[in-house]
Amino acid sequence: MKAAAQLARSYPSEQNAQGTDTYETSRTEWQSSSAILTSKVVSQEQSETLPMPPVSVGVDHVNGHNSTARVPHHQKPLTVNDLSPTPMHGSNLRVAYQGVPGAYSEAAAAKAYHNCEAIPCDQFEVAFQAVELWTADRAVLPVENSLGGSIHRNYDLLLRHRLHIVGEVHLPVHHCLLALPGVRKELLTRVISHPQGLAQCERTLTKLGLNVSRKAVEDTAGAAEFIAANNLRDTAAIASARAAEIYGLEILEDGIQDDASNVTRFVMLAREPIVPRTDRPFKTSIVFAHEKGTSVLFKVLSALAFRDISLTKIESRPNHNRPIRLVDDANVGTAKHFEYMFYIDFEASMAETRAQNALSEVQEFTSFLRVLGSYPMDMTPWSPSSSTSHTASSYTDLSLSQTIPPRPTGIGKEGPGG
Ligand SMILES: O=C(O)C(=O)Cc1ccccc1
Repeated sequence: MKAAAQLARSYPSEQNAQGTDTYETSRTEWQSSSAILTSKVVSQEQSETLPMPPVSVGVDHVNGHNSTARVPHHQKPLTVNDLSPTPMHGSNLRVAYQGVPGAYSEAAAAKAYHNCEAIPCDQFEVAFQAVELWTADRAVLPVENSLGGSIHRNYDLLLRHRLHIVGEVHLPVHHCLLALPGVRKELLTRVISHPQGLAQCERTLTKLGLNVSRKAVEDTAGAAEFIAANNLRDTAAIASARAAEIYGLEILEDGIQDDASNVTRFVMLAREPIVPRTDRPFKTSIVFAHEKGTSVLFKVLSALAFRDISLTKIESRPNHNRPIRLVDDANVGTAKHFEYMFYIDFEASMAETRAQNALSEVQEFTSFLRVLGSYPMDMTPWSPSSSTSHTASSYTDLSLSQTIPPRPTGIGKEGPGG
C-alpha cells in the first residue's frame, strides 16, 4: 500500500470514520474520587473486574423471520445522527491525574472536562494504567512549562504506553508559599514541592531572602499535605491556594512564580484516538527515530516547512532502545554517537492532505514513526494574573463525541517504545 493511503487509513477523514465514544460502558462503581489510586489498587481492580469491551448496539431481527421481534408502529428510522453519543462536556468522565487533590493536574482535568470525576493517582504510571484498564477514561499529563521547560519523564511515558493524545490544555500556574498557621518565614529551613514548582519559583525564593534548602517531592499538593500531616513547622510548600485550603495551611506569599505569565501545558490521553477534523485548529504530535544518514532532522523539518506547516514544539530524548551508536574507524578509533527520539508538535490536523503527505515523506527517512495524537488546540482566552482555580472554560474535547475504534497506532514502521 502506498504510504499516503496507509496514512489516510490510519487517520480516517470525518466522512468515513465510525466515531463512537465507549467510556460510558466501562464504569466501575467502587472508585471514589477521595481514594488515591496506587499500582496495587489498579492491579487488584484488574483481577476483580475484567476490562469491558465497548458495548455494541444490539440490532434485533426486524425482517419478520424472528418471532420475538417487535416492530413498533410509527417509529422513526434511526439515522446516523442517532448513533453519535451526545457530548457530555466531561460530566461523569473519570480523569486520572498524578498527585493529590489540590494539584495543578487536578485543575487541568477540571478545565478540560468540566464536572469530571478527577481520580488522584500516586504515580503517572498508575494514571496511565488506570486508563488502560478502564478504571479511568482519560489521564492528564503535564508535558511542558513556560518557565521550567519540558517534563522529560512524561515524554518517555508517552512512548512507553499506547495511549493517544486527544486534547491539550494550557493552565496558568499561580504558586503560593504555604506553611502551618502561625509559622513565620524567618523560621523556615526547607521548601518542598514538585521539581517544576521549585524551578518556577527559584529566583523569587532567593529574592525573598529565605535561607532554605529545596527538596523535590512527587506533587505540589502532596508537599502541602505532607507538611500538615507531619506538623512540620520548619518547612514550607510551593503549591496552589486550593491546596492551602484543603490541607489547612496559611499562604505566606502569593504569586511567587518567577514570571506572572507562568503557564503549563497538559495533554489529555485516552485509549482511542479521536477523529481528526478540519473545521477548527488542530495540532498533531509525532515521535520518530532517525535512520543513519545526514541531515535527517533537517529533512523532517523541511517536509513540514514545504507544506507551510508550523512547528510548535521540538524535543529530543535518549533512544532507550539504542542509546549509543558506535562507529569504528580503523585508523582513529571508535566514535560514540548518542541516539535520539525526536518529539515534534505541528499545527495541522491529520485529516489534512498536507499533513498526511508530510508524514509519508517523513516516513521515508525515519526508522520509527508514531503519531501520538491529532487533537484540537486549546484556544481558550487566558489571563496570566488569575490564580489557578476550577473554573469552567469553553474548552471542548472532541473525543467526548468522537472517537475511532482501537487499532494499531503506528503508521507503518513500528519499533521501539512498546
Ligand atoms: O504537582 C502538581 O501539582 C502538578 O500537577 C505538576 C505541576 C507542578 C508544577 C506546575 C505545574 C504542574
